[in-house]
Amino acid sequence: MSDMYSESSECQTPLTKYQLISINSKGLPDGFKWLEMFEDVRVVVFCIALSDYDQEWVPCIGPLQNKMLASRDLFEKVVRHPCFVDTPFVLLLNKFDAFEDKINQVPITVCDWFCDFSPLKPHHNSQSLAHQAYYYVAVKFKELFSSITGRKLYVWQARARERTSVDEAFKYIREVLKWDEENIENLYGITADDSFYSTEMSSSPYIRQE
Ligand SMILES: Nc1nc2c(ncn2[C@@H]2O[C@H](COP(=O)(O)OP(=O)(O)OP(=O)(O)O)[C@@H](O)[C@H]2O)c(=O)[nH]1
Repeated sequence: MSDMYSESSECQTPLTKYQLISINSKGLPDGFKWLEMFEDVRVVVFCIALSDYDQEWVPCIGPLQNKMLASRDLFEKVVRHPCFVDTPFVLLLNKFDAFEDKINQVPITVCDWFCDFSPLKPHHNSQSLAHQAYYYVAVKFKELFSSITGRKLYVWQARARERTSVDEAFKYIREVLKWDEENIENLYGITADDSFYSTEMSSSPYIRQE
């Protein structure tokens, strides 16, 4: 499936065109050959629902699979595709509102990949549990991306049911495109997103130290 996103007129960049591709497990029969059609894209925006960490789905072949793990595996395949060797990636971690509602009922450690999440106690940290978990998940994806590409993954949080959240996400994507064009390294290292955590797993405050 594909669709177009149109931005409000005051912030529109005339030459920016976004193509939405919705993928499910049945849509990948040819080993991702169709991704070659997108080799000239300037940025890959990969969207994952944060609230999927306790959800399961039935793949074409094989047993039930955790949705977050399925999204991670798909993300990894796209990242490894030769067409995107030099393409910047933005990971949109969506459904933050549903994540906030769920996380106090269902710990994110139910997802195997997140088994070492260790939130700080409220008197040690002013961040909510959902925010700590969001930064933890962002680090997991950043580490994965960096281990494959040696490059930086840009991560943004979204609540796609809110128009302003979608507009902010696209504003961020335009910034990434601008930084990429200007080839300015480490500029994002001083902004709020990164200020809460390091991309080094060993120094992340939300990972249980053995
Ligand atoms: N609470 C919440 N719901 C959302 C958000 N973004 C999308 N949804 C809802 O999630 C449902 C599925 O959205 P789709 O855009 O169809 O996503 P999909 O990948 O095809 O489907 P899912 O795998 O079920 O998420 C719709 O009911 C959306 O309204 C969000 O940020 N928060």
